[in-house]
Amino acid sequence: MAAFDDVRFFAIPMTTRFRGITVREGAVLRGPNGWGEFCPFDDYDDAVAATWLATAVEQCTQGWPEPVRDRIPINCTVPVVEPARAHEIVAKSGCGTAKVKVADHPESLAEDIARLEAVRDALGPQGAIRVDANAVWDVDTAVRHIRRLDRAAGGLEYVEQPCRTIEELVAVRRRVDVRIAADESIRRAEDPLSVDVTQAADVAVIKCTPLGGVRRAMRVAEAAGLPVVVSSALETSVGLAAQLALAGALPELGFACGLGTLSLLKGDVVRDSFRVVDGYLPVPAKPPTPDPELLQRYEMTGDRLTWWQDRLSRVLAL
Ligand SMILES: O=C(O)CCC(=O)C1=CC=C[C@@H](O)[C@@H]1C(=O)O
Ligand SMILES: [Mg+2]
Repeated sequence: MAAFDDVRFFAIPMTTRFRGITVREGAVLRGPNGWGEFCPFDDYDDAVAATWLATAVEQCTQGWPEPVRDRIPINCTVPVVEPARAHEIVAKSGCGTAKVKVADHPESLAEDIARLEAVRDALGPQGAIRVDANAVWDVDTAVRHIRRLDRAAGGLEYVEQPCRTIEELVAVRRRVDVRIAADESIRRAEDPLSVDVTQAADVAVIKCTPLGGVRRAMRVAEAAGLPVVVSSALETSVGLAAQLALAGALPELGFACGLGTLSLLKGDVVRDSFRVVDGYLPVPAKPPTPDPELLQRYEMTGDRLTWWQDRLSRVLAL
């Protein structure tokens, strides 16, 4: 890996299954500006992974734009878990906003309702609750479920990506009172800089890790023309630093951001992790440095290591 001063691959077990994975894998790369993170999910091809690498390269060679705020309000993230566990996650988080995963399987409505009732109970009447369906509903199912979930939650702040296509989001948005947020519609668009989500959504979910860096993510946010929520891609603290830099540099930030996801990992590669305190995370001035002992503890081995080394070599060669 001649392009970097150092490359270390990690495999960190997760506390809960999330996005279908139980171990978070990736690499941290050292350059002249410090460390960056390369952690595209397994199902992404090399062309998609190349944008993830661009984020790491920006971070470890160039650094980020100047921030305009020094701390970021954070939502706690509630995976698909039992109501009692959801209650515990929210109560312990210290966050005033909760993002709840729903629609995990076709018959999920009753479970989703119970999870949201528990979250509202833990959060109190003032807190904001948003849900993420990860694009699985058709329009009619979305409309029906959103109305039920809105009631169960005692009001939803927004619904993230209820359906897959922009056209479906437009149709759902016309039929419900709850705000719609676009996530996959932007990040997985052929060209995130030119996709028009203004009729499809009220909020843009922006993640710099899959979008090619903080600068490019700021351009995507501007092009979206909507209020922005910065959300994680399940990075270690090294990669989360870039997401916090993005949230710190955006001209406007009206919503809590989904960057409290270290709670989903059983460990980290740095000692001083980005753990949420009183509902906030700080905006870092520079990337954190991995701890040698933690890099060793979570070091990737065997076939997975070969797979990741090959992947990084291929993506670097693109
Ligand atoms: O926004 C959050 O609170 C947590 C981040 C989060 O939900 C996600 C992280 C990584 C992969 C995605 O499937 C998922 C999302 O859809 O937003
Ligand atoms: Mg999402």
